Amino acid sequence: MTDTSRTPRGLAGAGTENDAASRIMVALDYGSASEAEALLSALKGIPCYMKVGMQLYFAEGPSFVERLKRDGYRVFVDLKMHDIPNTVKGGARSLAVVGADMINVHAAGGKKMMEAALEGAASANSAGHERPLVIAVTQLTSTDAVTMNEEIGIPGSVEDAVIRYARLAKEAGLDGVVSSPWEAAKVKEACGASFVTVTPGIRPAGTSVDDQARIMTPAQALGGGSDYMVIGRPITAQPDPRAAMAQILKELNHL
Ligand SMILES: O=c1ccn([C@@H]2O[C@H](COP(=O)(O)O)[C@@H](O)[C@H]2O)c(=O)[nH]1
Repeated sequence: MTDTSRTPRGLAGAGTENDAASRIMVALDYGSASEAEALLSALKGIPCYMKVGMQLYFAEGPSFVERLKRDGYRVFVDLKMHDIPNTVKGGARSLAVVGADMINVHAAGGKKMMEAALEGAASANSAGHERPLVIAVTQLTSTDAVTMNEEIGIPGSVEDAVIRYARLAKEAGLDGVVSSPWEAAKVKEACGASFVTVTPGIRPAGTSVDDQARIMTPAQALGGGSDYMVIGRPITAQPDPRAAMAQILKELNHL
């Protein structure tokens, strides 16, 4: 049975500027709290999700997540856990008690590992938090078909591999997946409308592709089934991050 309490929080469509902002997860890929603080000041008042990845978490630890929560942000702690089930369960528990709203694992770790992550995440309740959404990375958005087939050794199309992992994540009871925006609609088709789709690989027209391989513009992604768009450098590496965010919101509000 679908657990409707785990559907994306605050997803009301992109009718207002705040609705659109709530669909954006800003990737705080910085090496120190002070650099991240500068970005937070620039984006002050915009109700987006904040994403803390390996670089910032390894440098600053749980205290930066707690600091974001104190300011009222929803926080995705993107550590992409991939280990034996018992270790992932412990990792998920540690992130859940800090108050993360979303955490993730690699689907390649298998069903038992994903189930263990969910068990660990349930510890949030003992610390007075809601259980974080637990989602699985399918195929990294930096991976193209050649890399997947020839280096990683997975045959077939990237889309098929993503859908196979999405189905496995759903079977394990997870709340959704990370994929590129190209696969988001197919994930919804395969796993249901309430299965959360989080899509990095977002590039506004004319911005640098960097190391991403499977990209779409914010408007294409939102129109194509993405619940949440992860955006880093197209905002954080710009000379005026607030102006870059405003331009993205303007584009989304014309959908
Ligand atoms: O498949 C994935 C999974 C995670 N990411 C993360 O998203 C951001 C993207 O940053 P950009 O600067 O917009 O490229 C980054 O934190 C990645 O670790 C991803 O890109 N792809």
